[in-house]
Amino acid sequence: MTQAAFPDLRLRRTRRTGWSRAMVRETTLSPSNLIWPLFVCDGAGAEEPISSLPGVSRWSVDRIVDRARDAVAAGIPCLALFPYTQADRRTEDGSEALNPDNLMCRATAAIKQALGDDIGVLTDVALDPYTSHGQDGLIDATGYVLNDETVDVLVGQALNQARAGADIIAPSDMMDGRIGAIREALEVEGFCHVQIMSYAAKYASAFYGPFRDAVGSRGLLKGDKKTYQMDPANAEEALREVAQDLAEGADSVMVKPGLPYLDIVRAVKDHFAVPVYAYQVSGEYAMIEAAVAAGAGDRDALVLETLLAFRRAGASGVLTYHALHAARLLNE
Ligand SMILES: NCC(=O)CCC(=O)O
Ligand SMILES: [Mg+2]
Repeated sequence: MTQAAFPDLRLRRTRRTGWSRAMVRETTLSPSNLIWPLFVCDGAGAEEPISSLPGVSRWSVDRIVDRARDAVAAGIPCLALFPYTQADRRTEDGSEALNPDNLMCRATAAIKQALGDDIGVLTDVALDPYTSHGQDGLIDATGYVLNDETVDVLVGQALNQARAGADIIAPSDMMDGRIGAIREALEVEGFCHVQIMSYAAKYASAFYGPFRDAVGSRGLLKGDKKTYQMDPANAEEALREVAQDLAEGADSVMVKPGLPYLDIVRAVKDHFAVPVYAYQVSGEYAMIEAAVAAGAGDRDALVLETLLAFRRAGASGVLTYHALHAARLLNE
């Protein structure tokens, strides 16, 4: 295509007024594009602020339901739940993940009982919130995370969550073959309507620090997660990860972290044409809040611009700790 040249071509013409900018806008952002991650803790009437995530708290099960009501009122379609497991319930094998009465199951059931299909509940499948060593799976004597043995436990964890009423199972562990194993078990156990959103391209990132505070695994984790999470240097490998999870029965896939990996979001969208989600992770949230605290930027503008960028890159939606704030801004 040939286009006109200056002065016939003046690209500023359509930018001159608000109504005109609205007419040529290519990307939209609405509350329905947001998924709100929430942290659950023990107790009643409890709110525990997380210092490395200013503005984010853990909530006890009774108060999580109020947060879910806030989300519904703001037009957010889905919550993502993560538990803060007390140290005395953490074990080498993470067996609390299989307890039908654990925090995740109680929170899921409470939200579903109160709000039914007014909101979706997405549950995290991985063992890091339950293990005494903070790794996402079972480890051998050298500390190496075992794949197939871990997958067996993840299947039990996913079924445990489905029985509690989870709408979307979201495996974040990066074991090979877990999507197929979970999908098969869900079918066999009568959960054919339960979706799987796979953390398909999850990178071994330095941006997860505050999340580990939030679920209580920061001090426990020795070493890193580089033997199962992806190398930040790799993009082609992300496409292989996504292809595998789609072939095994994932309904949607996720790229994580978010902003530094928008090239991966775009590549996945272009190659597979499936719903792609991005996780604007805890370190990204903390960076925005630190910028605001330092007087280096305006929170509302930073939040909306970053979320719009995910949509421009091809994301169907974004998991973000700013979800409620952003949804309220978008509703104004
Ligand atoms: N499985 C969920 C996460 O690891 C979240 C990471 C973050 O928000 O930093
Ligand atoms: Mg994989």
